[in-house]
Amino acid sequence: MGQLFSSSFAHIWQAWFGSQEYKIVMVGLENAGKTTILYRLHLGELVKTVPTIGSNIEQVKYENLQFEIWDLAGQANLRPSWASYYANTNAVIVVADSTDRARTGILRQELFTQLVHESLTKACVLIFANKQDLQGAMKVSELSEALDLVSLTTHNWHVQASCAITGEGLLDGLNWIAEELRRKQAVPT
Ligand SMILES: Nc1nc2c(ncn2[C@@H]2O[C@H](COP(=O)(O)OP(=O)(O)OP(=O)(O)O)[C@@H](O)[C@H]2O)c(=O)[nH]1
Ligand SMILES: [Mg+2]
Repeated sequence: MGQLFSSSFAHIWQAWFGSQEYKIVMVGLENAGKTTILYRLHLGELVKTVPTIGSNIEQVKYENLQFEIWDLAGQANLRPSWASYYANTNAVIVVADSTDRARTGILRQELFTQLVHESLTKACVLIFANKQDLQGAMKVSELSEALDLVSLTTHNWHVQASCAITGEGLLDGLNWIAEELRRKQAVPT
């Protein structure tokens, strides 16, 4: 009875105050804009970044959801460490530099390799087609094709155009993740 009461109370508390936290890992090749996105979302402003070594972690509140976002290092020699961050991940954000056509093959390979990790099997996948402000940036359709996303049938995914410099598209991306979490786990609105 006591346990039933406390679990009901926890549910009501969560419904009212949205205290539950969700873990997001953010990956992608170096220079894609991951750290810029993290601090745009966390601080609401543009920060000057240096290449990440290891990780940055910040809290981001979106509506009644609390996200813990892990921004991982994209350089090739640091990518093998990504898997050590995957435990209990609810959503993956993949950041693509939409001007970097030459390396979409590498990004596709990384994406498909990472998603077979057992800790990511239930995660939804948001892909930011970042740097849309730059001339010649691939649009969502071109990037989706280059990444062969039609073959990605194991996860729910969505591609969102973004510009981390202005913040455009970032909240739309978080909104998609929030909707996915609510749909899957009946998170209260
Ligand atoms: N024009 C433009 N530049 C961007 C955008 N997003 C990030 N940048 C720039 O791209 C460069 C790299 O950004 P970072 O956020 O450090 O990239 P990262 O993905 O964290 O790179 P690693 O830490 O090495 O994995 C910086 O000079 C950013 O200002 C964008 O949407 N448009
Ligand atoms: Mg970084």
